[in-house]
Amino acid sequence: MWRRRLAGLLRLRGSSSPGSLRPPGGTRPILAAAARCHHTVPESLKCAWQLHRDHLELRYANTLMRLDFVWLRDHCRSASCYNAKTNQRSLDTASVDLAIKPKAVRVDEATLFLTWPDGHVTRYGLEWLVKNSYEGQKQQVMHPRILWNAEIYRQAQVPSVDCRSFLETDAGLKEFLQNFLLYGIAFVENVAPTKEDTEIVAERISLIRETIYGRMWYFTSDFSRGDTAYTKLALDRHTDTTYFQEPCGIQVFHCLKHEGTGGRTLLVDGFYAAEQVLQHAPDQFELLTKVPLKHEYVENVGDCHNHMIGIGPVLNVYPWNNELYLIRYNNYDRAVINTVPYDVVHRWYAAHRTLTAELRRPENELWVKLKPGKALFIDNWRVLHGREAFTGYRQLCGCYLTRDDVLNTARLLGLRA
Ligand SMILES: C[N+](C)(C)CCCC[C@H](N)C(=O)O
Ligand SMILES: O=C(O)CCC(=O)C(=O)O
Ligand SMILES: [Fe+2]
Repeated sequence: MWRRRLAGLLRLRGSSSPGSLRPPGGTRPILAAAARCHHTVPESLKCAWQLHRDHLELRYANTLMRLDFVWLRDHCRSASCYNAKTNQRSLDTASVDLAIKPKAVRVDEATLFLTWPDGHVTRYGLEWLVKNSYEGQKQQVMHPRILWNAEIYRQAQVPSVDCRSFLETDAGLKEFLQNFLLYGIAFVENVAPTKEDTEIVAERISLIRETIYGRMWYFTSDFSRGDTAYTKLALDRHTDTTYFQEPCGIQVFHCLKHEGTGGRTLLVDGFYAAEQVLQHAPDQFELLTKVPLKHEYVENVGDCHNHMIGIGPVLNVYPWNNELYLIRYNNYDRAVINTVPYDVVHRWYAAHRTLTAELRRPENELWVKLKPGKALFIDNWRVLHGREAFTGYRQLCGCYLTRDDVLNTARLLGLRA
């Protein structure tokens, strides 16, 4: 296979234009190491390259990369093109000739050297290219996660983090964030049951996202707002603020008081359910990623007048690796569907039904009773929440957090987020 590849490369190279495009050393550089029988470089760390009419083909560390010439010029890390102090590009990309082509190419064990027509030299570490090329990215997940049903989550015995260690130590914070990133939910224990203490806990990992519900919200079943959340009724699984163009990233819940029965919280890993759809009905999964929908919040109660509209598909994936990053699922707040024709609508309803069936499997439901002192953080882009109907007086406080800032905190602690 490798040999055939080599033959192919040589043939291609033979037909590429002469002279300056040929790297110094004549016919040698295609597969410097492999051409010899004995070598010390492991097979996977040999580098082979070929200059094509419109791109550079490079094989290194089991990755075959196709690199566009403008891309190669644009990402130059030389001092005149890139400011390493600010990690910002200084090169004006618009000044690069779209037909640019390197006039010389050379590779040593660890580095690719490109000389451009104006004499400028660009160097790339081969490892850097593997990590940063499209082909390298494609092999990686952006966000490592453990998808769960109730059994998997219980078996994992994910510990709650104690409030003091969470607030006062990096280790406590890191442990909490690691759990949160992997499972999409995490608990902090022994929080004083007040709104103020909940706010301090929330601010440890992010910025509070102020919304139409306020900064820190605090609610009982008084219907002070025009939404079912402010009643004693059961709420089926859903994600919140689907009617924002960017739904809130994280939801914090802290139950400050409950004198009565019921009111347990339901948690369902939306990505686990979506993954089942992908496995068993890939066409339906795809439809759920493609059909744009509106969600809407219309409120006219007391002094509260709001009209929010958010647009996007139920399942949102990165197009280059099909990895899920956001589920919008709220059957209460889903608006009139007027973004697709009737036949697509019908197939969409079928796909939505398949997803709903997965989300409703009893084995996927994690039920918890929130108690004063135990703050729950939910990844609102992944994990759905719901609530059992309740009786008596119940007070819940919490807030939404900006997602970017949670991930920022996690990355600063060395986590992959
Ligand atoms: C009470 N709290 C502010 C947390 C939520 C209110 C939002 C409820 C809305 N139906 C939604 O799902 O977005
Ligand atoms: O009352 C609850 O436990 C949660 C209600 C809810 O879904 C929400 O506030 O977003
Ligand atoms: Fe909710």
